[in-house]
Amino acid sequence: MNPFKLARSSLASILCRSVQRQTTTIRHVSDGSGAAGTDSGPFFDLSEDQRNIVDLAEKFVREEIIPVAPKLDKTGEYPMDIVKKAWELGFVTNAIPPQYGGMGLSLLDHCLIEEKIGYGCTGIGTAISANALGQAPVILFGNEEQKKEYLGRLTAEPLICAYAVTEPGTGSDVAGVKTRAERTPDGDYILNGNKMWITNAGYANWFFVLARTNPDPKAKTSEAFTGFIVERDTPGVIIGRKEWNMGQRASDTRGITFENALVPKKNVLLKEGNGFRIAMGAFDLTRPPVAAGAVGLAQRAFDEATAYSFQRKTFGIPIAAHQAIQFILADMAIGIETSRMAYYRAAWEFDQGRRNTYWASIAKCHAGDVANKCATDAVQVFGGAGFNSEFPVEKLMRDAKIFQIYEGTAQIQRLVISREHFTLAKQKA
Ligand SMILES: CCCCCCCC(=O)SCCNC(=O)CCNC(=O)[C@H](O)C(C)(C)COP(=O)(O)OP(=O)(O)OC[C@H]1O[C@@H](n2cnc3c(N)ncnc32)[C@H](O)[C@@H]1OP(=O)(O)O
Repeated sequence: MNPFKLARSSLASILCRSVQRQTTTIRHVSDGSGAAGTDSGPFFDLSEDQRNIVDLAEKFVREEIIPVAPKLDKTGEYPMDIVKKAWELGFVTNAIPPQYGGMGLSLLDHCLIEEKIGYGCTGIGTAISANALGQAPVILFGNEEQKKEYLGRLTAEPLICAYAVTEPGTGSDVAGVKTRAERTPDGDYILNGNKMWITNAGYANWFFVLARTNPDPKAKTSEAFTGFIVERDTPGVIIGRKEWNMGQRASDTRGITFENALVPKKNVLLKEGNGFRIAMGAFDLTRPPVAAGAVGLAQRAFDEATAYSFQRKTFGIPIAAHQAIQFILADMAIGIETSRMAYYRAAWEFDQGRRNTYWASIAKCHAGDVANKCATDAVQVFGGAGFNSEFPVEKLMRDAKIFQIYEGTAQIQRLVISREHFTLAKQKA
């Protein structure tokens, strides 16, 4: 039997026990089963189920990702076999509710897996995890029929989906999206326009697409756009070439052109005009796992730098004995521990059913910055060897950069945080 099929059933049994426990009692500090306390306030132990999930992810990363990551970084080959194995384990369908065949994990559980995958390789990680971004609009805003069809498809077999919002001239300013959707007399829509930097575009079976449906430039942003599910094989959907990026090269980034692509009205999410809210709302579910992936990369940089500091000698002693190196490592530790706490909080807020926009941006912003600092510092600890591609940290530095760009730049996160802060401050005043 395929060992990953076995593993998947073991993940399912982990979840089964978890669901049983959660239906009988809210996780309490006293029984040692919760990731975050209830009556007694915060605590930071993982439950037994969560430790099992983490062990499973760690094993997968150690056996399947770490050995091939340097090669895929060089070739840019899409890791379809690994994505399929991740799917077998349930790692690609974490967030999909069980009634549509998914794992139905809490967001915190999902993040714990993402951190481990990020430790192995964030390029392969993005190929796996960008699925969660494509799925999020349907999970959060899809109707029953859409969920059954499009989430069900992803759980029935290892198919990929993608989130197509960004355009050649529109990255941070989503309200600037130019792709337009015009309604036909039958109520269906004709899509025209160009998307750019779409992760997994070359392999997706379907896309979440944001398009402008109200041509009036004065229309309110919250009413001017519509979210669609677009099938890959729709005539007029043209997928561009794979882009060769600085890092995360095993992931797949492409442009998409829509030329009179007909989208049936049943594939409108919520209703016409709700697209901006859907596109933004998805990030509440996906920025915490992106933060977790960044923490995984930072932890890897830390571990590589620590190991090297024991081995490498200068002035007759291991460099770990020099305070200059100790302080670099201490700063890395501070960043990693605080960004891990930040994604725990962001995910936990979501799992409590509360709006977590503020926390998700804090986590994503901090973890992205920390990943970059840690990767750069790891190169510094390695010195000349760190600058060389035969050693592991040069790749980490290239892979880290996109964490300050995708799913909202570091500046956009600060914008979101300050806006959320002012909204709350005004409510309190
Ligand atoms: C593993 C990882 C794989 C990752 C793959 C990579 C994929 C990607 O990178 S995806 C693309 C990432 N892009 C981004 O993150 C875009 C960043 N930009 C943004 O988030 C927005 O454009 C942002 C925040 C700047 C919006 O600013 P702005 O244009 O000023 O809009 P804003 O005024 O805030 O909101 C417009 C309306 O939407 C509403 N709105 C905004 N956010 C939300 C929300 N979260 N929920 C509901 N409504 C919302 C507002 O209330 C407002 O309503 P109204 O029009 O009635 O006043």
